[in-house]
Amino acid sequence: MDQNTQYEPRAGSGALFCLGHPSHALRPGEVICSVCGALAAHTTLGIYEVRKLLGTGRSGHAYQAIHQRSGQPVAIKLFPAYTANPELWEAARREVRVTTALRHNSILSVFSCSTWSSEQLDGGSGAHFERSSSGSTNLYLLTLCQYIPGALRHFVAYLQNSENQQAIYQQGGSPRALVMHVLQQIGSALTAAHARGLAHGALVPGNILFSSYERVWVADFGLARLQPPPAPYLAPELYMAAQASQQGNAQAYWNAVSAASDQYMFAALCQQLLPQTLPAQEYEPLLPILSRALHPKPERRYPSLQLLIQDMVTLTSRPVQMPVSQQFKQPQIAGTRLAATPSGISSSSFDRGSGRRNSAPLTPLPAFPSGPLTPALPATPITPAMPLTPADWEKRGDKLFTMREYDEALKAYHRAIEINAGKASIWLALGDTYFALERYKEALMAYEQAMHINPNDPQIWLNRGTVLDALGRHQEALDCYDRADQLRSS
Ligand SMILES: Nc1ncnc2c1ncn2[C@@H]1O[C@H](COP(=O)(O)OP(=O)(O)OP(=O)(O)O)[C@@H](O)[C@H]1O
Repeated sequence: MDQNTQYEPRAGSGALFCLGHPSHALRPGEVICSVCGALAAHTTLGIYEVRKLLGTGRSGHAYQAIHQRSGQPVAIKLFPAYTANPELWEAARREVRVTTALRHNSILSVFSCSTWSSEQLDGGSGAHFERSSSGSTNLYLLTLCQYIPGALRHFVAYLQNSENQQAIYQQGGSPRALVMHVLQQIGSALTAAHARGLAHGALVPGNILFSSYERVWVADFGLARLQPPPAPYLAPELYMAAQASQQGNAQAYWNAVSAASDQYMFAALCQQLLPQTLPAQEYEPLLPILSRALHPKPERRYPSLQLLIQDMVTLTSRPVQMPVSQQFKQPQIAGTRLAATPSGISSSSFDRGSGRRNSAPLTPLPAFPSGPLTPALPATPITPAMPLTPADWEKRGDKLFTMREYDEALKAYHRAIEINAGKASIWLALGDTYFALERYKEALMAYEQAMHINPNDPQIWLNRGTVLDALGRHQEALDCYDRADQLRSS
């Protein structure tokens, strides 16, 4: 049984439970637990139903939720108001948009980033959620992104297993090549962001996610810098800003992070990862490279992360001669059971010492594939064998949207509209997809079409407001939010 199910209320039991660990009963009507701050099980946010707590980070909780129509899982994060100020949240939203627009293979983009208040829960229909009236004490920054099942600890556990190591060799690879492949993806994501003048700000293990052992994602661009990370990831030049942030000046840390501090955090991550996954003969030659990147003075580090990675790649491409008997002495980690399957491995140093609570049980990764590279998500065929109804096309579009296949989602929604142009929800979904693609003018047209069909849906007004904001038409956006508020209260 999934460990987490014991914390969920039984369907139809009528009792309200929070998703915190250990779970406990909530008072009637309570959406956010007043004791531990976790959401109530089965809370619905827009079209998503919250299913379980994934973990608790530096500034909030992460949950798995299900898109109610397509059944696709997504990850939802809630940052409570005390974690940042509204100006920083606005800056985070802008940065989320810029990193999403990079469309980098290893940057986990955020579908939606908005403010939300638990007082205004009434289940809207779209993907942008509700804005709360300013000054609410129950205000949260809510983000929604693709659910990625694997964590860094799963990757470590996988490589620590001797049967898996043998399988990798049999497939013509090597654990060293796999580790470097993963590090290169992380480095490439950071380099792409740095080229746009954006720093990540907290490259901690919780922000490294895996959709297969070869496919890695860096999460929380634009959000990670809202709070400083713990040691050993915090670069020395950030100490004072981190202190200021802890005393309530979150802006200080936001402003202080840089490409050089990301380089430090990346090297700190390598320093943790390499000894756990490779034998000493393979990782020790990399230590001088890492010490340069970990230099207390940023100007003494590599000029860029790209150069650091290049040096690592050059060094690791040299063959290392080892007798077979010496290969992969597994580090002994107290309490760790090395199992044949990754889901059986329960801890590594990535679970400890970071000052964070990772309370959710491990999520098993899909079986290691037999081929070389596994795509993040299977492509969904867009042309079905049987003619589809508009509802089928809409559902297909929803599924593709959740999988970030926005171009394919557009095609599906357009097919739905060709058959039935009179349904507001399809136009709304089309607008959301154009919005995700940053095609704001087309998004606006789609929302206006939806509004023409159903002028009294507050969600449509909210989403129209969001796109007007993105187009710089802020006054019109405010009018839309006001109208949405009026419709809600009427
Ligand atoms: N998109 C996601 N898909 C699946 N699991 C996720 C996703 N995002 C986060 N998680 C899981 O939820 C946990 C908590 O995430 P959260 O972002 O709140 O904190 P963190 O990344 O661990 O730490 P930090 O607050 O320092 O970023 C993560 O450790 C990770 O295991």
